[in-house]
Amino acid sequence: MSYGATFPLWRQASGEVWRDYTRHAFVTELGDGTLPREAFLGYLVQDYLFLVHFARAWALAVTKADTIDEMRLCAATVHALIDEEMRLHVVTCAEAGIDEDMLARAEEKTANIAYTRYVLDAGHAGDFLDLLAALAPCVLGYGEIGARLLAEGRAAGTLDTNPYAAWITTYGGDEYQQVCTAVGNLIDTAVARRLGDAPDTTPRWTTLTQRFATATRLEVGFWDMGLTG
Ligand SMILES: Cc1ncc(C[n+]2csc(CCO)c2C)c(N)n1
Repeated sequence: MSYGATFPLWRQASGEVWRDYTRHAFVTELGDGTLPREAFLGYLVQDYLFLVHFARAWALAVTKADTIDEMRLCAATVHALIDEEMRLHVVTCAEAGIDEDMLARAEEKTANIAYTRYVLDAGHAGDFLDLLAALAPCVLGYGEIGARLLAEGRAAGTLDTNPYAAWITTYGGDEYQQVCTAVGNLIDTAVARRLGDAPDTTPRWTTLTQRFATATRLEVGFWDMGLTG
């Protein structure tokens, strides 16, 4: 999955850490269905809080945008996060006896605080591109992971019996893959508009790749937290 031209360059520049993120043990156990239920629920509770702050970060992107098209996609993402993605968390947790009030009052763990506040700070201290570079690993990494787990699950015929099939089909499915294509395109267009057609030769490029790599490292920390509680 390439999701445009910029993402593969940022992913490549981030080195080993991209593999640590997308091939993490948490991901492998989601894919083969062996992840303990308790670990998954603990992850979902933290991820609910994560999404609250991610919605704030995309709302910040609306204010940092330069064009109506940029604003439109960022505003639509705020809406999708609050009204669609968080619903998966609310419904799954409700089935396990955790209601939305409990989710909202759960204590944020440090790996979660570190990640979301890093992304928000990238946006506050920097511009639209800094914010997109910090947001990209989250959006496109889940797209890459979901697509791979879905293809592997289909090939092995294990999706029907995998308790995490809903998670895999949500991120691997066409609807979310189209979101990733749109975000990849947003990044390419925003980069070309601000840095021209040879962006990797500009002084900004190093900072942007560093932001992408740091956010990826914080994703690894999020999975670690999911396994260790
Ligand atoms: C730790 C963590 N990282 C990434 C995602 C995935 N994600 C976050 S926001 C969003 C939609 C934005 O377009 C998606 C797919 C997650 N849920 N939790």
